[in-house]
Order: sequence, then structure tokens, then C-alpha cells
Amino acid sequence: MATQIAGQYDTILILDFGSQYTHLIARRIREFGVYSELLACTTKIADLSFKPKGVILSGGPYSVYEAGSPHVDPAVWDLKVPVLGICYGLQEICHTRGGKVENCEKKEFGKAIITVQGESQLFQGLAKEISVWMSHGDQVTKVPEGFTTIASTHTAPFAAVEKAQDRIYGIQFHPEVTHSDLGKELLENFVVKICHAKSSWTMVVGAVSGGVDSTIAAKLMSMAIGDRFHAILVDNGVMRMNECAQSKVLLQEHLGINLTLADASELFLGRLKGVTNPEQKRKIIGNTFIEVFEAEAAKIEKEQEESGKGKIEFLLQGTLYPDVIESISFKGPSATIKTHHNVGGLLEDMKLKVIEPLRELFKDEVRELGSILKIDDELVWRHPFPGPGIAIRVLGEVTPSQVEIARKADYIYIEEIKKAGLYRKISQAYAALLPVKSVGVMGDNRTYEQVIALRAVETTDFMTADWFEMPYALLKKISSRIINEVDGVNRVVYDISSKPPATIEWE
Ligand SMILES: Nc1ncnc2c1ncn2[C@@H]1O[C@H](COP(=O)(O)OP(=O)(O)OP(=O)(O)O)[C@@H](O)[C@H]1O
Ligand SMILES: O=c1[nH]c(=O)c2[nH+]cn([C@@H]3O[C@H](COP(=O)(O)O)[C@@H](O)[C@H]3O)c2[nH]1
Ligand SMILES: NC(=O)CC[C@H](N)C(=O)O
Ligand SMILES: [Mg+2]
Repeated sequence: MATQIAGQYDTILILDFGSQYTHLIARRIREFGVYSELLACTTKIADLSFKPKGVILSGGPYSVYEAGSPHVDPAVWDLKVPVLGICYGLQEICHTRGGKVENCEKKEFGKAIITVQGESQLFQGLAKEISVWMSHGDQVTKVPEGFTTIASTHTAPFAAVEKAQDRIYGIQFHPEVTHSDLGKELLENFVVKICHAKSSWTMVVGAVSGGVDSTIAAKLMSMAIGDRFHAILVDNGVMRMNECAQSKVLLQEHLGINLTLADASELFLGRLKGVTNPEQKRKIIGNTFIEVFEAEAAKIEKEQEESGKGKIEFLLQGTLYPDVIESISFKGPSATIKTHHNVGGLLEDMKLKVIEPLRELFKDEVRELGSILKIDDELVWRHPFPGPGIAIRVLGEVTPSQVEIARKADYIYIEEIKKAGLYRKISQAYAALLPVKSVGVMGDNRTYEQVIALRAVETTDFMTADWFEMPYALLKKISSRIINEVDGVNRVVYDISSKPPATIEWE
């Protein structure tokens, strides 16, 4: 059965006569971006759900002249599309069209040198002498009428033949194996120049935050499609200390993911000016995020299209199973998933198809997957970080200086938790900056400064949570470091509210 994809893109039909290498033909064709469909040699052309742009007949262990050997459906010739026979395929073409194939004395296994004759399109731009890989005991001894020889070896006079006007080609060697020099180029000549099959390459983009889910999803995608996946990290100005720079190094250098870092911090912070309502902050960040992401994706598409990588057709998302459950239980079917997440709005706007490789997994399973993929423990065990970032941890107006205070306090807090060996025991911890000032005394002087609230919770699903019993000695150390090292703070408090009734984030 052909897949549904075959009808959507230009497709090369590969009919498999049982060669050891047939799948390599498909592999090579994919390398230059054309879709191919591999079906059994017994396939009836009338049963095809698509019209191929060209047909390749593979090699096979049989001898065409033997009783019971497989033969191509003669309807293949009525398609009037180019046909390339490889080894058994060549022999089949010659045998069924009035030529002759016989067992030969001088068998060819392994390396052979072909000498190219004439100006066949099949060999266009290739060398005149090519080292190729052979594996046959039969050979063509007479070509059918209208066919001409386009390459031969010492022992095989008909190493390659063609009937150019009907676009039928046959070769005795195996261009699909890497031991054949210029094999890929020959197949490309057939598929692109002779069949005019267009590339089916499309691109996938993904918003990657440097968080656990999106990073692991991105790693999987880049393992699957390499540089046709492009990750975009948006610097929204409310990320944690050094987060963007570190995520860039991790994603690009360590994980080898194609990444664009879009610095839009000024845009975000500009729009957040004067805003104190938590929901409004989220909306502004969500909308700005979509705007920046789309603009970046459009830029990437333009650049990539020029280099032949095709249009962006898919959007990668790090959706986990709990996200699906949550959305089903209160929003209906999965199509509306994540409208409460900051990439949700992209779906309708960009008309991209969504790929969600982690959709069936829980967080702990995603972490296990991350370990299997050898992603740094540091990242795999990272606490979740909300899309709106520090903006919902700076209560009241979000200004660059307020973000800076929250950022520094948070950094110290997390650093001390890690030093104490408690980071993995805690599900999520962060420092929030409160918009109230309190009186203090520092170096005999009166101070009137802000308050940092430390939050740490234990939870598995983040739906309910209990506050973490932080050791007093550690709290003491953290409090003293924050007050001494972070300008603008003279008081630290510890949040002892569970969820419910409080939420994990303060806004
Ligand atoms: N600054 C950002 N740049 C690009 N994409 C982002 C950014 N912030 C959030 N996203 C996108 O929003 C999604 C939802 O964020 P969420 O915090 O739930 O997941 P995460 O960051 O991948 O993982 P974690 O739960 O570990 O934080 C992310 O998977 C990512 O696709
Ligand atoms: O990607 C996100 N975008 C958001 O807008 C958002 N709001 C909260 N969170 C995270 O969700 C978990 C539960 O948080 P709450 O108890 O505060 O609702 C906690 O892990 C929060 O950090 C968010 N994540
Ligand atoms: N590799 C092949 O396709 C071999 C074809 C045929 N059985 C031969 O030996 O010549
Ligand atoms: Mg996150």
C-alpha cells in the first residue's frame, strides 16, 4: 500500500525485485529531497493511488529468463514516465522488450570501471570513466530495438543502455551503494533532470525556550531532519540570569541544533511599561511573542527557500501529556490545547501543522528521555520556567531595573539551593520581587527598600503543590547573601502557602 504522502508530492516509484540494496535507492533519493515510495515488484499499476513522476526497477536475486521470476506490470510503459532499471531492472527491461539476457561466463562482483559513451542525460556532468559496484551473474547480450549503449565495462558491453525518446534507462551497476562513485549524482540526474521531480522538502520551526520540554523536543527533531529544523529562542527581556546566552551555547554547540536567538528584550520591556495587571502582562508577552516568532520564522523561510530547503510547513511543540489532559478536561478536544500557553496563538495564525513528539509523556518520562539522549543533567533536571518569565515574578510594574533585582536574587537563591544539594528535591523554586517597601537599617543608616519573597514547592504535576521545608540554616545564608549582594532589597521572606489556595507563581 502506498502512503498518503505519495499523492501530495512528486513521487518516484521504486519497484522492489528483492535486491539487498533497494532501500538504499530510497535513501539516496531522499538525500536530495525528493519523495519516493518503495513497493513490491508485483504491484499493479492500476492499483496505484498516485501517478509517479518516474519509476525505478530495482535489482533482485532472480534471473529474468527463469520460469517463475518476477516481472513488472506491463502497464508501467503506459504511464509514459521515465523508467530506470538497475541490474535485474535493466535485465527486465531488455528481456521484456525484445532484447536478450543470458547467464554469462565472466561474472562481475564488486568494483568495475565503466566507460561512458555518447551524451546521455543520465551521465550528464559526470566523468567519462567511473568506478562502480557490480553484483551480477547474468548479463544483457542483446539490447531491444531502439536502445543504444551509453556505458560498458571490459566484460559487460551493455553496462548502461537507454532509449532516450521514451526516457527508458537501464544500468547494470548499483548507483545506490556508496562504493559506486557518482552514484548519487546519477540518480539525481534521473530523478531531477529526467523525471523533473520536485523537492518535497519542507522545514520545521520550533520555539525553544531552553526549558526541558522544548529542548528535548528540539533535539529529537534535529536528530530526525537535521538542519531542516530551525529553532527560535526569543529573548523577551524577562529570562533568568545569563539564560539566553547559556541556552544558545547548549542548543547550538552542545546539541547541534540550528538556532536563531531573537533579541526582542527592548520591544517586550517597552510594551510592559506602566502595566501592573498580571493578566495584561501575560497577554502583552504572549502577543509580542507571537509577533516576534512569526517575523523570525518568515526571515528564516526566505533564507532557506533560496537555498532550496523549502517552505516551513510544521511547528514543533513540546506539549506534554498533562497539557493535553488539562485542555481536554476544560476546553474540549485537543485542537485547542495550550491556548493558555504562549505559543498557542501561533497555530491558527501561522496555519502550520503541529508536531508534538512528547505528547504522550509525563515530565519524569521526558526527563528520562533527555538522559537517554545524553542531554546534560543540568538541563534535564531544570525547574520549569513560565513563558512570561520574570515579568510575573516582579509584582507591579516591570521595569529593567526591577527585573535586574529579581534576576540577581533568583540567581543567588538557586545557586545556594544547588550547593546544598537540594535542587532536585525541590520541584520549582524562584525569587519574586514585591512592590512594597519596608524600613530597614544598614550600616547605621535607615533604608527603605523592597522585599524579596522566596518560593519553593514540591509537586509532581504542578496542579497541587506543598511548600518545601527549607532548612533554616540555608534560609539564613540565602537571606543574608541577597540582602548584602542585591541593591534595592533590605528584607527577605519565605512563602509558606500551599497550592491551593495559592498558586505556584505569584501572578
Ligand atoms: N523565550 C522563549 N523563546 C522561545 N520559545 C519559548 C520561550 N518561552 C516559552 N517558549 C515556548 O513556550 C513553550 C511553553 O513553555 P514551557 O515553560 O511550558 O515549556 P519549556 O520551557 O519547554 O519547558 P519547562 O517546563 O522546563 O520550562 C515552550 O515549550 C516553548 O516552545
Ligand atoms: O509556560 C508557562 N506559561 C505560563 O503562562 C505559566 N504560568 C504558570 N506557569 C507554570 O505552570 C506551573 C503552575 O503554575 P501556577 O500554580 O502558578 O498556575 C508552574 O510551574 C508555573 O511556573 C506557566 N508556564
Ligand atoms: N543484483 C542483481 O540485480 C542481480 C540480477 C541477476 N540475478 C544477476 O545475477 O545478474
Ligand atoms: Mg519554560
